[in-house]
Amino acid sequence: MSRLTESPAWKALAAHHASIQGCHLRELFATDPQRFERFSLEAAGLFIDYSKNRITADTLALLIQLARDAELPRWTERLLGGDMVNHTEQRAALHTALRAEQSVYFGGRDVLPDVKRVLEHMRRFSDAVRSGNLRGITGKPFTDVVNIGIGGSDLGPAMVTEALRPYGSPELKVHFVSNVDGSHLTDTLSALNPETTLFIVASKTFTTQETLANARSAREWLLNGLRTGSAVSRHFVAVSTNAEEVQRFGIAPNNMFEFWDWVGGRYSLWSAIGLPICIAVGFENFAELLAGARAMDEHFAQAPLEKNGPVILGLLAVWYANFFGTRSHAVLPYDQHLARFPAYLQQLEMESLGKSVDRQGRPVDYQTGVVIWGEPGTNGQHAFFQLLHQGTPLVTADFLVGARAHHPLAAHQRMLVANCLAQTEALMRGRTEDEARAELEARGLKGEALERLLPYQVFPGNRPSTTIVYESLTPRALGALIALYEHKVFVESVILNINAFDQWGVELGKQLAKSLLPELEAPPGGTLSHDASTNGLINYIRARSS
Ligand SMILES: O=P(O)(O)OC[C@H]1O[C@H](O)[C@H](O)[C@@H](O)[C@@H]1O
Repeated sequence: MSRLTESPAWKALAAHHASIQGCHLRELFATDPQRFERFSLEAAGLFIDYSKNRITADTLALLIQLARDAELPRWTERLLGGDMVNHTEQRAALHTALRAEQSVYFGGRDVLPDVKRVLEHMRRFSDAVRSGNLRGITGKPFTDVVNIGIGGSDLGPAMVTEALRPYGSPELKVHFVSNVDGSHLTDTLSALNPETTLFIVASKTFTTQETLANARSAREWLLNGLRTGSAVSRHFVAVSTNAEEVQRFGIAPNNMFEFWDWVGGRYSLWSAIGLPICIAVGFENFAELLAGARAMDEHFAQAPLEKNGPVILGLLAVWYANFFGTRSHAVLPYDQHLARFPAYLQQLEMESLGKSVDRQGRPVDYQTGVVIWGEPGTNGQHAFFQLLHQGTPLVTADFLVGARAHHPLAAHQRMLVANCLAQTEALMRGRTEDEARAELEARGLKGEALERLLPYQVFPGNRPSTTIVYESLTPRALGALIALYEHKVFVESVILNINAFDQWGVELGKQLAKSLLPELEAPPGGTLSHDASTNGLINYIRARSS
């Protein structure tokens, strides 16, 4: 048994769970008229209603005790203070310094001047691209920007650029190419003109196979189109921590935007990795995004645990995965502009919490990260909500919705909000047999016909959800929303005693892909070094690939 599962707070939670397991959310609402006020909070301009969760005041008190036992406040100070919280890579995780206004020290050195210097570089560059002052080699202003990157060097900026589309300009389109599948690059470039296209090669390490392959092919496309070697220096910039590799690729140091080892890939959209965001929506809006995240950082650092958004969301995640046995969590933005938010959160949460060894190197005896998935509402309602309402697994869900939209179709926004709230209510209340019977009777059914249909019309309800409301999806609200989830993940990692900032699990597949590539390229007939299945597949594909 681990210290966590042996702890009095954990055991008390297990006993408490047994005592409230049979309790329905309907009853909890019926017996406590203050439930909504008690279990909702405001955090950096976001409103979080977590009253439709299977908790009581006792649950919360026990979960808070768990957080105190794990010394969450001390860990938060360590995180924000630049301590080496990523112990397996000997690194800090200082993404909060990227949006800070006050000095942050790392290794005895204030990192703020470096952060501000790069932000200034981003401001100057993005202003010049947007105004048309910076032009391609033939003198034409840029009309298209292609960000080439993958994982954290793609998902964050791609998600934010889409989320802030109303702040973009139609004259300048920003595209994202991540997949090594050549169709991603080919399809993107097919409509573009090399004279007016700017490439950003974004890679923290600048050694990622997919990104370098795409960058090389993009360079070839540019050179074929413009027929002058010097075009690369006018049409390519890089964002990386690895100046040497950037130069080796042929991008000059003055075309490189720097960031640092203490920024994790999946936490990097606030750094120069955010350059495509600056170009798409302007530096002022990027600064607003940072300000929203900073407000959430302050909330996280200062709000009491009981009223702390990231703490509450993190504790709920631990509660469900460990005591209710949930294995997946749906993120359901009722906001088309947040279509990529679930994909972004998949990396943030699943790379951070997909661990089964604790900080001391021992296997864990509890659940860590769950599967994160989701699609925008209302589309999801017509696809997978059936399982949420009547399926066998218990799936928890976050519903995200804005009070106001950017578009002028106010009636649509009301319909969207009505659907969002109706779903959370339906999940919570369900429909009892009596209610279902009454409804069928009202539809004119009776006797055997009614009885036959009845079991299918019953909804168990008691399915938990949290609703997060923002006034409208401004850069500031979005910054706060992203930082809310960043800190939620950190809270979980502290309770679960795992490192949220490494990702060794990604390595094995990468290594094997490198060793497999020459075998795929070799002529058929040579010996293969893998298991029978992999060898068989290589042979099958090799025989059909040319
Ligand atoms: O930015 P790069 O160094 O190219 O890395 C891109 C991605 O590579 C790996 O797959 C890591 O697991 C991710 O965390 C990272 O975001």
